[in-house]
Amino acid sequence: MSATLPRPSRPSNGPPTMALPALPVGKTRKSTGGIQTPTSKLTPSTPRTGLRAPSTTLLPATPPPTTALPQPRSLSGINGAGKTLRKTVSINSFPQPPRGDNRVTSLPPSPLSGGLSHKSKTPSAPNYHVSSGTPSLLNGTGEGKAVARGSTRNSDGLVSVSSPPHSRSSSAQDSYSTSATQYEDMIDVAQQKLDSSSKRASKTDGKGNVIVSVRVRPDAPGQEQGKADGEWMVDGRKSLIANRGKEGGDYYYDNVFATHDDNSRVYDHIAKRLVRRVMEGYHGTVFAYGMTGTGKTFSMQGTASSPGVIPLAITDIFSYIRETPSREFLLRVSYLEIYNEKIHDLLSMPTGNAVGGNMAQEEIKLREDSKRGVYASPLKEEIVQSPTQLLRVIARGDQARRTASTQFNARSSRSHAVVQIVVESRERIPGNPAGDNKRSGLLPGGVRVSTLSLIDLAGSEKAAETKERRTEGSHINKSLLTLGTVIAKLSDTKDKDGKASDKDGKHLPYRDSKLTRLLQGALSGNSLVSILCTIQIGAAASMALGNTHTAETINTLKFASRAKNNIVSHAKRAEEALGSGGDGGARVLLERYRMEIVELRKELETQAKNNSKKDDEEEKVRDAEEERAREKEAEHRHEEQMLEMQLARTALKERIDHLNRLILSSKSIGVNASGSYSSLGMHPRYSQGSIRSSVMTTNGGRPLLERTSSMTSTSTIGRGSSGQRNSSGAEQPSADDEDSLGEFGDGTASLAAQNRALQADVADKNRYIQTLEKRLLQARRASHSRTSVGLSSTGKAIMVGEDHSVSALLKDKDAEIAELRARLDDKDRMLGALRSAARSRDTADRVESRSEIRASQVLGQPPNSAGPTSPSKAPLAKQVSELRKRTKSVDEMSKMLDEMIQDRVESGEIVRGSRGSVRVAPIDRPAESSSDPPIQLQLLSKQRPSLLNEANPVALEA
Ligand SMILES: Nc1ncnc2c1ncn2[C@@H]1O[C@H](COP(=O)(O)OP(=O)(O)OP(=O)(O)O)[C@@H](O)[C@H]1O
Repeated sequence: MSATLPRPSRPSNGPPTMALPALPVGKTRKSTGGIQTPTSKLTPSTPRTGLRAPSTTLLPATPPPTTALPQPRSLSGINGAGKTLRKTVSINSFPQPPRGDNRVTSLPPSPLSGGLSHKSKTPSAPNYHVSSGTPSLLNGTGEGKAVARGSTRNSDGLVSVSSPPHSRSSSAQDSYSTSATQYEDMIDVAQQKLDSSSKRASKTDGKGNVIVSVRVRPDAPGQEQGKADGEWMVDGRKSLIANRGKEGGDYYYDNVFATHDDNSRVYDHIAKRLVRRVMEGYHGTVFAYGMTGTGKTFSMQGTASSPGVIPLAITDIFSYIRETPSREFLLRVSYLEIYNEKIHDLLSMPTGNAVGGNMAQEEIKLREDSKRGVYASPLKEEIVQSPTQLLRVIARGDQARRTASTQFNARSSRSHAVVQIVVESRERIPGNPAGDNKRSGLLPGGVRVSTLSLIDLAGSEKAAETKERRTEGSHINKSLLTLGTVIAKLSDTKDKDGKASDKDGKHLPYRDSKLTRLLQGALSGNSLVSILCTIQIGAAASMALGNTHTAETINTLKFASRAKNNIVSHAKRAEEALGSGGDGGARVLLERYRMEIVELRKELETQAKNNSKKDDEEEKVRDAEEERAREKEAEHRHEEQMLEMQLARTALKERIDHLNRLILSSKSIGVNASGSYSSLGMHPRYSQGSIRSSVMTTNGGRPLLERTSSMTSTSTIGRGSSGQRNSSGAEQPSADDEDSLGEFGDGTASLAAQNRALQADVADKNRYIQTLEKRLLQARRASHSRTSVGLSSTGKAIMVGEDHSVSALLKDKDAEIAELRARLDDKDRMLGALRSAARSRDTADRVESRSEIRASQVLGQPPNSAGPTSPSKAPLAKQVSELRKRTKSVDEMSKMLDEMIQDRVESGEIVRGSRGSVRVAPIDRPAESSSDPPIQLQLLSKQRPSLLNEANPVALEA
């Protein structure tokens, strides 16, 4: 079984961590239905003496008090056609466990406690006795408590007695002292009282643990009554059923329930004590046996208004748990059926299976274990925590059980059904339910496991109509026959192996059917047993099958008698299993769950601790990540801003440079205020300066020549070399030295420097154009995702997206690029002009030197030698040639530049002032053209005289 135990899923079906939940406030069973208790029909006037021995009923002169079988009361669940409308019991309508009500119920005198020994007064008729005066666990006499009795007689001449004070109250405090020892002591005491010499007495030892009862089913309303009058006599008070027919006789049992006795009464007498014993640690078995349609299922399951043994047992189980706080319990339930000699698990089958339906299920086999006895495996067991849950599980199994219509029962059970409730319990220390270690909270006693088996057998049927019914019937009949045989052969004898054997020492045929094999433990004395045999002796049944039916009924009665006489139970309280060893092993779930709970709790605590730590760490990591992301974003933004600023600065510087170049160009060509060419323009220094795009500034009254222009602008884009050049000024002699060489040397070097400068400038421009183009591309891409792009320059911002559209920006940039290209063209032209000027000068120089050589040859002196004979002749000739050469070169350049300026003036790029000065046309850059250039021009015009004076005295002389 252990292998089949389902490990309950933790969240839903976990084991109870403490005592099982309290039941809802109990209602008394009275309130649950309109069924009248038998006491309502009591007829105290009927004298006790009116009860006759079965034989006397045959006397015609004396009308028996029970002249006819009691008329059936209006029974819920039976419709006009006599067909049942029930079998599916609504769990909600089951009664709640009552609380300590001393309800008066009719109770027949216990044949055991009362020491009844009925004897037939008719010698001819056989008498069947329930032959035990032994105190027992099930009749109360073995427990030192007498069942209070009333003496009220009911309408059937039966005696109603008040139920025992503990009836239905299930008070733990009122419970009997039922340790096995005490029980056995009691038996011993009782035994001493009995005739110990009697052989029979020894056999009856333990018979009190077996209760056999017979219940008579009423006819359905509307069925013809009365024909059976006189054939049968039922005396509930005497627990007697008498048949006056040929094979008749008197049958005495522990209980005989007449037609009007309801399920509640039946339960009270056949199962209530047994259920209690099971809760105390005994194994218990209740089964219903009888012909088809006689009320087995009705008695075991009941109806919504009249719950049967199973639901009432469940109610009492939970009442007991609630009232026993000193112990903790775990309940698990299984439900199987034996159909055509095969075992099916009703809890793992799809519901609503009709007979013969296709159901693929693992074959369930019966196994045997020295501790557990015979058990089915694999079988699903469900742990239940409330009566409702337990009833639901059983209702589910009922749905899956095979039923079919038979001649006597519209919904006949075609299988033997076994509900098994396993009760695990353990004592606990109050106030320390959880504890720290695995065994804390427990007393050393360990876990006690007991089993309650509630069995509804299939009904025997002789005349089946269909083949299927006949097959079923043959299996049913065979198993019932085996059961009868086993019971008939039961004795207290054991074979040499200690196994139960018949009187002749032969093995009992338990293995001949699944049913007997499953019941082996109960039948061989390990369990308390209660057998309910159902019969129908009314007119309807008798009329329908006549003698056959009577014979069947008599068979049932004989079976009941044999069971009572032969089954001997020495049931003892189950041993307590410790931990995972012994009988418990893996089967004792209570212990396993307890340990698991403790372990899980620890795990949970550790996890909770770890989780809080982890949470903290995760939060820190998250914070750090967020911080990093923020920083990255800020950095990115900063970079973008820097780039924009650089671009803006570049643009601005470029603009300044452009303007400066224009100004210097005008200076270099020597345009004076009156519009005529100034002699300044003749000085190579200024012509060079203009080409180099320099700005003249004063520093402490001393004129400085600084290179700023486009080289500076490129430095902002990150060119180190440009930056060096930019910061050079007077401090970087190399560039300036080179320049000064050109300015103050022979002019050739200066042109080369200019050339280089121009080339560098051109390179700068190209780079700048590339940068702008890149920027343009970026702007185009960004225009899709960004709503605005801001380009700021000093004092001026160009906004795209907000103030202007992107296209405006693009246009602007395009214009700027075009302008830059135009400038480049200018520069190229200038470069060309300068080169040609340099070439011309070189040519002139060569011609000059040749004429000089010739002149010196004519004079008889080496060229450039200052001989004493002609001290002033050579320098003079040189000066003259130089002057001529330079004048020519400057003239050419001036002319050329003048042409260029004229071009610009004509194209409208620059305007000529009234006094001959030039400035940038104010159309495109009004702000700039109105500020910077005039200032610079003014500066230049101021400097002109001094420059003129100190720079070129030769020119002045000339
Ligand atoms: N004591 C009773 N009072 C009222 N109705 C009863 C009683 N016993 C049985 N019946 C009715 O008789 C019909 C047959 O009963 P039930 O199904 O319990 O018989 P059964 O013995 O289980 O038959 P089977 O063996 O075929 O399953 C049902 O309609 C049931 O309601």
